Amino acid sequence: MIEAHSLTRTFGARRRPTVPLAGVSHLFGDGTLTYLLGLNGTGKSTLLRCLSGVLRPDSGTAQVDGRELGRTDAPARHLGMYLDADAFHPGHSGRRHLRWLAAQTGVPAHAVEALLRRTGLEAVADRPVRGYSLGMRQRLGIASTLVGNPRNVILDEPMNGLDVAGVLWLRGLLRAWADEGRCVIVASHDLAEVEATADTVLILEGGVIVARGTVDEVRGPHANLETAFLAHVPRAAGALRVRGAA
Ligand SMILES: Nc1ncnc2c1ncn2[C@@H]1O[C@H](COP(=O)(O)OP(=O)(O)OP(=O)(O)O)[C@@H](O)[C@H]1O
Repeated sequence: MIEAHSLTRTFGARRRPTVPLAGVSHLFGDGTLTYLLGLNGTGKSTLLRCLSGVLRPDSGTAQVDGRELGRTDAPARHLGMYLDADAFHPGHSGRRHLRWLAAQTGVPAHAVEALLRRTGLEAVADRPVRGYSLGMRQRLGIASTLVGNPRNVILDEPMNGLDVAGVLWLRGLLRAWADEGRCVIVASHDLAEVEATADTVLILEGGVIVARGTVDEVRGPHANLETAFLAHVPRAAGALRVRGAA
């Protein structure tokens, strides 16, 4: 369970700040696959980073399993996160990266072999990450979240770059995590994927959550999640008109 309470975060100059989070509160429940939607630059990554303890909010709190992550004795058992496809040492192999994480977490090195198998990275495990495709890096990032067998998982656009087999695999993995009782939070732009698989959907716009609920609740009277999104985020519909696409 992850709880955001009145999170605010501002970037930039005081006179003209960017305000991605202007008081965001939400309880991300156990056993729930929650997708976070919003236009580019809306604040999805900022929210995920605040929830993960990577970024300090200006005000408000984020608690994982009822406590600030930094105050838990074994953070990796509470939270697995994958926020950046470029967050690997380019000269390290996938196996070395995962073994390093395992050592940090007190997980035996042999567990890494199972993770490499589970994420389809065995064949490239000893190659430097600098030679990995985006999809391979995504798989390595997803493997990284699993090292501590955490109760909560946060992923920022993990489907980008995955091939068809990878998308199907990750879809099954996310579902399995939630069904096992984990709290799973994923930022995405893939509305069709979200519509087909989410338990809960949040739409972030203007620093706040403008829609939340099950797919049915967020879709409301609209034909699909795409038209619902355009209704919840008028700025998106306006941008379409400006570009002559609608
Ligand atoms: N470290 C930073 N310094 C300054 N501005 C930042 C920083 N991180 C994020 N921002 C700004 O905060 C806003 C929200 O960015 P964020 O990355 O959270 O958006 P996002 O919804 O994840 O976008 P995308 O869909 O493009 O990934 C943007 O205007 C971005 O430029």
